[in-house]
Formats: sequence, structure tokens, C-alpha cells
Amino acid sequence: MKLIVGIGGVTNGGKTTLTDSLLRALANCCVIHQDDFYKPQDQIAVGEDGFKQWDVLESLDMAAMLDTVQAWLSSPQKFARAHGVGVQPEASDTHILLLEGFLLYSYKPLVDLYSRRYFLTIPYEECKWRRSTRNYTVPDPPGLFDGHVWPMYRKYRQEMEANGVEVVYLDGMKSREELFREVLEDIQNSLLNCSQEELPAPAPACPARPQGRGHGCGHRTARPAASQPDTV
Ligand SMILES: Nc1ncnc2c1ncn2[C@@H]1O[C@H](COP(=O)(O)OP(=O)(O)O)[C@@H](O)[C@H]1O
Ligand SMILES: O=C(O)c1ccc[n+]([C@@H]2O[C@H](COP(=O)([O-])O)[C@@H](O)[C@H]2O)c1
Ligand SMILES: [Mg+2]
Repeated sequence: MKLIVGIGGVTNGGKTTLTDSLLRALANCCVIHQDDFYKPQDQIAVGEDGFKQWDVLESLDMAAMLDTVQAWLSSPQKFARAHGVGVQPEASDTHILLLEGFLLYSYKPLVDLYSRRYFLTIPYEECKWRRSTRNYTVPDPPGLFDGHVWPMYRKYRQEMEANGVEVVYLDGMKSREELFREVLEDIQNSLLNCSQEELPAPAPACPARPQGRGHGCGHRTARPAASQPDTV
């Protein structure tokens, strides 16, 4: 069984922190970080606003990211070994790939590959504050957050929602521990549901399993958010 899980959402929402915790907790789990696919700095366009356009999809080599996902899909065991992840023989039928990044659900060839799409949100003020404490490889020039980062976040999120991409919203104002427990439990439930769907048909004496939809693995859509925090 293969499960691709997206940990997406706003910059500084806590994606990398959550992903690191999940990676430590889940067996046979690999990760791909979207920001490892930034194009070289001299290929990042400068916008009409005068800012380097770090927060647009064109600044990322998404074809290369997709190739990496496909390498995992074709052999999770080989991929894990190549990335120094120990494969646990007793859990070797189940493999999880975490994709982590701020523009995970805007690149069409990837969007249907997820079994689960999480989307972290935090309010504008919190985001701006957390961002001011971060050190990126290329430091933010003055005005970048209000002039480029936040408007691009709004734009891509609106597009995602207009396109009907179903995500599970996570409130990034919750504690690290609470977010970790919530998502870990949800992934473990998905795994249980998947493995039940893979069982052979029950013997006649057993009660029939419900033929529910929406819990499965593979190329199905995640459930819609029960509620969506008002954070934009
Ligand atoms: N749940 C949380 N509550 C408060 N601060 C958090 C939380 N998760 C992460 N942070 C902090 O917010 C900043 C951004 O976290 P990070 O995981 O790098 O976010 P992202 O990868 O989404 O940009 C870091 O300083 C991190 O320690
Ligand atoms: O990783 C880099 O090389 C890099 C260089 C310049 C800027 N970034 C910023 O990285 C942000 C995405 O990462 P994150 O962890 O904040 O979601 C995005 O908002 C970019 O503005 C990232
Ligand atoms: Mg990050």
C-alpha cells in the first residue's frame, strides 16, 4: 500500500515542523521538500513590483519534483534505501511519502496523486511575525511580505479553492504537539481503512463490511474540511 500525504499551506504555518515530527513517528516513511526544487537564483524573475518572485510556481522546478515522486511510486523500497530510510520488514507492504511545501496543490500533474491533502493556515499578523523571525537562504528584502508573499498566498489559495481541490485545513495556531497528534491519528486511520479495503472478501458468516467511499488510498480525493478557519 502506498500513501502520498501533502503537508501544505501558508509560509510559516508550521509545515516543516509538523513534517519532521511525522517522519520520526511513521514507519517506512520518506519525505520530499518542495523548497529543495527552487530554481537557481538567477532564474527567479523580477516582477513589476520590483520583487524577485520567490512565491510563484514558475520559480520551482515542479517537473523535477514530479519525477522524484514518480521515482518513489515506482519503488518505495529503492527510494527509501537511496535516501537512508530503513525499511521495516514487518511493515514493508505499507509505504508513506510526505510532500511538504507552500505550493503543493497548484501544480496539476501532482494534485490527484495525494491520498490526503493537509493545509496549514495562520492569521496574517501571526504569519508576518513568524516570517520576520526566519532566516531564509536569501533574506527577505523590506516590504516583501506585504508586497509579494502574502498576496501570492491569497492568490494561489483562492485558485485552489475555485478549482475544487479538497484539502483538510489545519489551524496552525494550535500547539505543535496537538497538530502532530491530530494528523498522525488521521494518517493512521487512513492506513487502517486502506488495509481493510485490501482484505479479501469476508467469509459468508461474517457481517459484510460497509462499502464506504472516501477513505481509500491511491488516487482519490481527501475529504472536505469539516470547518475552515477564517484566517485570511
Ligand atoms: N504550532 C506552532 N505554534 C507556534 N509556532 C510554530 C508552530 N509550528 C511551527 N512554529 C514555528 O513557526 C516558524 C515556522 O515553522 P516552520 O515549520 O518552519 O513553518 P513552514 O515550513 O510552514 O514555513 C518556526 O519558528 C517554528 O518554530
Ligand atoms: O529556500 C529558498 O531558497 C528560498 C529563497 C527565498 C525565499 N524563500 C521563501 O521560502 C518560502 C517557502 O518556504 P516556507 O518554509 O516558508 O513555506 C517562500 O515564501 C519563499 O519566499 C525560500
Ligand atoms: Mg518550511
